[in-house]
Amino acid sequence: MTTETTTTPAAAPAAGTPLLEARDVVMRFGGLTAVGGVDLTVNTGEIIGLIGPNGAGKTTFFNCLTGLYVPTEGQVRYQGQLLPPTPHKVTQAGMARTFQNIRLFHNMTVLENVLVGRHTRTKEGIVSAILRGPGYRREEAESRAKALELLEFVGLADKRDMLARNLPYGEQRKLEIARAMASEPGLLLLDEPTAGMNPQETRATEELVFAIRDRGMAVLVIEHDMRFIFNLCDRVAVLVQGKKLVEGDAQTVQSDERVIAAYLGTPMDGAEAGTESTTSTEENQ
Ligand SMILES: Nc1ncnc2c1ncn2[C@@H]1O[C@H](COP(=O)(O)OP(=O)(O)OP(=O)(O)O)[C@@H](O)[C@H]1O
Repeated sequence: MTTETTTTPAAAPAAGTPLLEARDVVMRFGGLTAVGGVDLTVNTGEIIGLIGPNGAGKTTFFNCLTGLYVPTEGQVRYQGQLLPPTPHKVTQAGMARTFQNIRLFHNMTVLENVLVGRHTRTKEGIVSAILRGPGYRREEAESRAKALELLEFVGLADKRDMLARNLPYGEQRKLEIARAMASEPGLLLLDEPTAGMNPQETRATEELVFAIRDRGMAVLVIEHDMRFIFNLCDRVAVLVQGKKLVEGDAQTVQSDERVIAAYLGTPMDGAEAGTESTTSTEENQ
């Protein structure tokens, strides 16, 4: 029995067509303009970076894209449709995200965490679940197979029965990515995926993001690790004080005088730029 409706993901659009279109997005908190009229397009097959100093408005912009905040002004479209107003509906529409501060269910197993990520893709309702009808059991088996495949993909299959809280930090970040991928998004938004990782884990995450793109998902990523961003991204947008300062390929952004002055310092003079902490615990994440 089906007791709730789910949004069927739209057929995958052709490569290079607009997936996410944010136009003139403004987010004000009282007198503070955290995001001041930002445009951004992400096309299918792209990996796009969003960088900028602490407090530039990156996470707030992400929150506007993913239904956590309703922008004060502006429009966000996904595959041409206006963004639904809640995170759950945004996920159903085809965008999934991870958080700067890891948000796992710490007392659930690794596998259960990924299964939770499947809920926007399952149709069987609560009555079917209680009765454990054939539709429910079939869907449960499919979800389990999908979750296991994703754990294999991110390299956590052998830890499927561990409690999430017992995973090392870097693996918790991978698990968050697997959980977000479980909703089969067309666009994955990653908020500081390498925060707290050692250089080896960071390089592995770079490979993981390329592999995610190869599976047909576009990626929008916030990160302070410039080496990671410039190795990975097709285009990079730089936010400073809520405004987009520059957008372009790695070469363009790295050599832009304004970006160097506002954020980078000497180009590529270290792994991280313009940040005091990559593991900030601000309330809005
Ligand atoms: N819920 C909120 N209420 C009031 N002010 C907020 C809220 N969320 C964010 N801000 C403010 O908006 C500005 C942008 O913050 P935001 O966290 O989006 O920046 P960021 O670029 O993601 O920074 P970081 O790199 O440190 O994560 C900051 O001045 C912040 O204090």
